[in-house]
Amino acid sequence: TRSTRPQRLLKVVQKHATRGDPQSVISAIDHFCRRSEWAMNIGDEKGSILDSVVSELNPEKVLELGTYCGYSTVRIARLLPPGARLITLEFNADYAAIARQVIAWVGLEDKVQLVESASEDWIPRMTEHFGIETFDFVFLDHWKDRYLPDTKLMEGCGLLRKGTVLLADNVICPGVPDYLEYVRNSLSYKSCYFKSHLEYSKAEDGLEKKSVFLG
Ligand SMILES: Cc1cc(C(=O)N2CCN(C)CC2)sc1-c1cc(O)c2nc[nH]c(=O)c2c1
Ligand SMILES: [Mg+2]
Repeated sequence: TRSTRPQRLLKVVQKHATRGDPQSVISAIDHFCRRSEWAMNIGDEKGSILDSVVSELNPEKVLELGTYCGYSTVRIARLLPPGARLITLEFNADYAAIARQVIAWVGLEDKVQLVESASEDWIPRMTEHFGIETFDFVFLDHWKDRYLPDTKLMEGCGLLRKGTVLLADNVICPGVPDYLEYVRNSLSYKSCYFKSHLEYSKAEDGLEKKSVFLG
């Protein structure tokens, strides 16, 4: 039967990227998605904004909601200091299987833990299972209808501290109006919008960054 898009992305990585070289994986995927087949990786333009947020923050404990094929997982993990940890949650078993192989290809397994689960099932288990009290950085890139409930769930589980930074992809396309309304109006968040474009496309999209105040 015909291969899936994630399988085709993995093949591109194994054919054109160098083992242990995260930048070559990023470049191989971006080249393929721009030239051959669109895929919902954050991409190079929004990815550079993600890089700058991570580099400035230098987080020790990172949570990524939505792994897909591991493109942003690799983008983030390659910038983390030694000893830092990235936990990434992926609901789709096919995506998770591909992402594990991409993460192994770049040799970032010691920094990254991928959990195949619905976000709402594992957010309440972070402390007892991973010993993580609070996260320094959360990247939301899973499903537009889960951004707001999962943010409230993280708050409720005490996983967000003063200064935790949340960065959300796709706030324009596909769009997360309820989430934007909540964080832009809530007194416990200071937020800013990074205008950009949908990956490998001319359509507008952007990232919303918020530093948690709590209050
Ligand atoms: C699947 C999809 C289709 C989009 C679109 O407008 N398209 C028109 C333009 N053509 C070119 C592409 C397709 S945007 C998008 C998308 C993009 C992300 O970054 C996502 N991130 C996380 N979770 C998602 O469900 C997610 C969906
Ligand atoms: Mg996205």
